[in-house]
Amino acid sequence: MMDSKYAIGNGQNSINKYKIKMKPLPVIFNNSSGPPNAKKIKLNDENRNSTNGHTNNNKPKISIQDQRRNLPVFDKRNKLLELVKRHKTLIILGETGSGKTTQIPQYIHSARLQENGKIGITQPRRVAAVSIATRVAQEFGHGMTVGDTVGYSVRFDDCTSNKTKIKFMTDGMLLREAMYDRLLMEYTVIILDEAHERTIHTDVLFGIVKKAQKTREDRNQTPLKIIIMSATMDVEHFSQYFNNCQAVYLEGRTYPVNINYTIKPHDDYQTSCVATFFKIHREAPSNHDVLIFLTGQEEIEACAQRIRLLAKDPDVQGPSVKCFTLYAAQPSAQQMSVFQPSPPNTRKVVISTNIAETSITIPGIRYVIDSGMVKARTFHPSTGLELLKVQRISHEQAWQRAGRAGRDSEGHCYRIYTRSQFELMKKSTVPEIRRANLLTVSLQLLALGVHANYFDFLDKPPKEATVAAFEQLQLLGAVDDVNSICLTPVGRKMAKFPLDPRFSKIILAAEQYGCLQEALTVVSLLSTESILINPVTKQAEAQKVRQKFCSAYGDLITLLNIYREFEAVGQNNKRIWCHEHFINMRNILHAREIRNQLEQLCKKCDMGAMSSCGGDLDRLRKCLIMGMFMNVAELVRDHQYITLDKKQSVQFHPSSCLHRQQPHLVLFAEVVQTNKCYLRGLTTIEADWLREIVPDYMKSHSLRFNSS
Ligand SMILES: Nc1ncnc2c1ncn2[C@@H]1O[C@H](COP(=O)(O)OP(=O)(O)OP(=O)(O)O)[C@@H](O)[C@H]1O
Repeated sequence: MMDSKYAIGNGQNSINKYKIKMKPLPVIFNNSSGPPNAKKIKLNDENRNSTNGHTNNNKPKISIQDQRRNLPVFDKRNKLLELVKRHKTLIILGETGSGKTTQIPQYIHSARLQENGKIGITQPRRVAAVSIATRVAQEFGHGMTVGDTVGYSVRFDDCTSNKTKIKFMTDGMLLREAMYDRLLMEYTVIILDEAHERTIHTDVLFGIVKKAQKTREDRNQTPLKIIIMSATMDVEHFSQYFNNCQAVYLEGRTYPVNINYTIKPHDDYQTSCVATFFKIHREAPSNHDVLIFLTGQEEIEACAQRIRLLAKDPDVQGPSVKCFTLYAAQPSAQQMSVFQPSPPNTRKVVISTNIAETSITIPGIRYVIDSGMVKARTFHPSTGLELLKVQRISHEQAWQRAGRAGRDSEGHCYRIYTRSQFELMKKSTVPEIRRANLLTVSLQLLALGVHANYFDFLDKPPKEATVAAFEQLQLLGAVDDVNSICLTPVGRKMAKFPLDPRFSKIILAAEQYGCLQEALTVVSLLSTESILINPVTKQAEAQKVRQKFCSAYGDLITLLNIYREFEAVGQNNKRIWCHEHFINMRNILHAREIRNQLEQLCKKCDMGAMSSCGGDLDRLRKCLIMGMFMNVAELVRDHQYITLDKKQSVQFHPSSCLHRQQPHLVLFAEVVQTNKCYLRGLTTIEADWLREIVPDYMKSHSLRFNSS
């Protein structure tokens, strides 16, 4: 039945010499071998000799059901189902693209192993949950649409019905569900997919589902099956945590991916990505699409603009180019547009952050260009700052990125780094729980009745990060003291909002300050990607036309002014108004959607009337202090500020509308680190307000200059 020994899989990729010559920036690549194989227990094919799930790379278009049958997991379906039946917890490893995510939930469903419950499958990201649910609904056939048997649930968007049996969701959503039902009784099978990503939510979910399974067993309630899946994970570590549970390796590869490294290091990885794209563009057939991994919105938009411009150059050979961007804070509809097939004789290029790194299949992608970089958020308890920093990816991430090619045919991955640079990268990414601010998760755990110090984590978070989180929760009034295992009534309300607790506190405080409408607007705008468009070539024009919205009170009030004006413009004129004012219409509409949902939550929390402060913006600025008083910076000398909380030296970000001014005190929404620490999302405040609103905090955090 099952091989008991550990086997080395066959993940090597074919080796062909491939060189890129490109002027003026030549990026030259070397070929290399594929990923190292983790220790895995092998599950053999039932009735096929091929090690590749596919038989023909140049096949004509085949039906969706044939595509399913050709996947490597297909042959192992019966053995797999037997294992799922036999074990209450199972770890499943299988190569990227082998069919774990799309097929296994369907196998379980058709064998009715979920009985009267649901199958819940978590994904670290919204785009994956939505796109996979759409694909699986399509695979079900019979005109099934998402929301019937197959549905999804992501923050601010629930597409399920009482018919839904297979529910894809973000890990954050399952965690929110656990707050209402700790035993997750709705589900009989929970699949935690992409376990190697180790997002903070997945790490917490490991503990939640383990506890729910045990409690249900102790109480003789309907059992809960847990399945952990990934292509690249530390099986032993996970197995030990889940009481030495069974692990299985689904042998069988998808299409090969040729890996190419640069011969020399390339510091300007953005330019190298563009150069590599045009090299591919010149030579590859037009239906071979390209996926480029970069680090963040600005970089991605700049790269997209360069590609769009260069593609129009009459000297550039190749088909026409359709360029898509993909990053976390885009509205769902915009994200989903990358899944559309490109028109004939057009090459699709998708430029994405690491949100396209795991789980998803973008049809048509044959080439991946991997910059080797990622923007990661790291919290430093000693400085109290959470910094976004561009850094090198890990081996696991590099293999996942390569795995986005070779999903519907053979693929190629161009790594914009050398083989030796690759060797120096970390094997795996540090779990988010070990580097993140634990404020939100500590609040969520308390809502589940557990103190973060006593939670059964797969890897414990650093002690100082938990201490910092509880100090902040106490300052926000969510707990009475740092050892509390229960929330105050305010804390319980804060936990109901799917937001950073500081933002939830602002919304709750808005009732008292009579500015709920404005607080909801500001928090919604902070919860989506920037609504401002600043094209490289038209920056001055954009700033000039938006000048009328600029407020001496800072960026958040400026955003509020823009939103108010947007709402005042007639429905038919909104698009043109956005265009004229360099406002991203999709993002502002997304903010409006979030705002509506938050308004519903306020009603559920019996928060009373939707008060407005009108022109009295002091009320709103005071209200912002209620949630953000730990984010105060004070002017020390010429344009130099220090944070009040941990005395860090900081400056205003050049994009801030206050960056030429020097108010005494500001609240900031975010810190970005490049060569210096920059503050973004500023609001001016008065010293007296701080003393009046947070007197206890101000006793231990005195201002250098006491003027107001
Ligand atoms: N949206 C889609 N359009 C076309 N084909 C798809 C789509 N989604 C999945 N597929 C096909 O199904 C295969 C299996 O995808 P699936 O996501 O189940 O693999 P996986 O093993 O979970 O991969 P990973 O470890 O990368 O998440 C893909 O390789 C691709 O051939």
